Amino acid sequence: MVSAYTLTSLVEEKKLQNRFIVEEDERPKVAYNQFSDVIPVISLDGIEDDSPGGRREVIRNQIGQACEEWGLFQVVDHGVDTKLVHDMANLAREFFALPDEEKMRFDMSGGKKGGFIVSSHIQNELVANWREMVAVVPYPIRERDYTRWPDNPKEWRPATEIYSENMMGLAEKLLGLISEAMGLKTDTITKVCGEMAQRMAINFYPKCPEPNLAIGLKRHTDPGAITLLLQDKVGGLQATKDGGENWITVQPIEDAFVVNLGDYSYYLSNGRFKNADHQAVVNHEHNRLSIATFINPEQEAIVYPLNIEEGENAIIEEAITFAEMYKRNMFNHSERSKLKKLAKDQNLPKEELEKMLKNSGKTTKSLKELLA
Ligand SMILES: O=C(O)CCC(=O)C(=O)O
Ligand SMILES: [Fe+2]
Repeated sequence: MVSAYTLTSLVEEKKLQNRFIVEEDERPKVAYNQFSDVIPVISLDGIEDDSPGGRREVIRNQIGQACEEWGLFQVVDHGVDTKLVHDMANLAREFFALPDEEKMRFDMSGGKKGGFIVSSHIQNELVANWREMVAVVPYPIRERDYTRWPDNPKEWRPATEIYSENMMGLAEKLLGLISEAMGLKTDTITKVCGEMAQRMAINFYPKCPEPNLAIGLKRHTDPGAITLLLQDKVGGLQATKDGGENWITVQPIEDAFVVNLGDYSYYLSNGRFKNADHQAVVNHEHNRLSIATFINPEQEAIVYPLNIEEGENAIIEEAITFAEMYKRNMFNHSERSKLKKLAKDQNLPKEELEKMLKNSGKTTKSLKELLA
């Protein structure tokens, strides 16, 4: 029987359902397994010792450069126990292999915080992502809510808790390095973040009948400070640094974490460090698992450049809170998709649409106002 709820049950179908067919310009341009090695792989071995060629060299020449060019790098020798990482991934796979009814016990649709969902937590999206996911919010600890945090397989929840704690530790190390790469003190970024928050998206992308028409997770930037992404060896994470014209597929490296800079870090660095522009594509041969751990500042943290070089202007007009930044970005994203759909329905010339898209990114004006 075909279920209406999960993707796993659609895998056997020959044709992709309409709700997953993305606009032509959003379809994959590069294969999921055509790997590129342009994203630097950085070893954290010995990074805590301040030997002359050591920490400073890595920060300036490797981390700083990667952040300026892509907002993206991979780390190895990061000190996180590989057994823990493997257990975490295997337990996640076991969860996604459960029957629909069992996964749906944790259903988070309807705007709930945390749980299982197909596509994304964003409501009223125009096209669905070819993805199942479980979202959990491990930090702040006092806000932990276990209502829809899966307890099947039963070892998964405790494993996630330990994994999450390890991610917090690694994030702190990395934020120290990134802070220094910005020319600041080691603890400046963690200090301005306030009480650190963490959200985890455990993403499962089943084999897709027509992967060239679909997207696993559409193009976006992550909102927070950094994301630590664990991916299996299948491949599918792609990045662009020219607004989606050209894409590269990140080479999967066993036991490495992909480190993504988010919007918050982009603003803190006054745009010197990029917020990685990325997406996930799917394929017909393999299921794929990725675990994204988002490290976010507290809701009230201030979004504003930490230092502005002489002769430069701040890339953000006024200091706002992280909560406000998130709200504005979400608003812009959804307005932009609506605008694109409208342009298509009304056969608007491409140049006209581009002009409108450009403007829509700069304001929080609604679609109606823009069109008026
Ligand atoms: O699955 C991936 O490779 C990317 C996941 C991602 O970007 C996210 O969850 O924000
Ligand atoms: Fe992401």
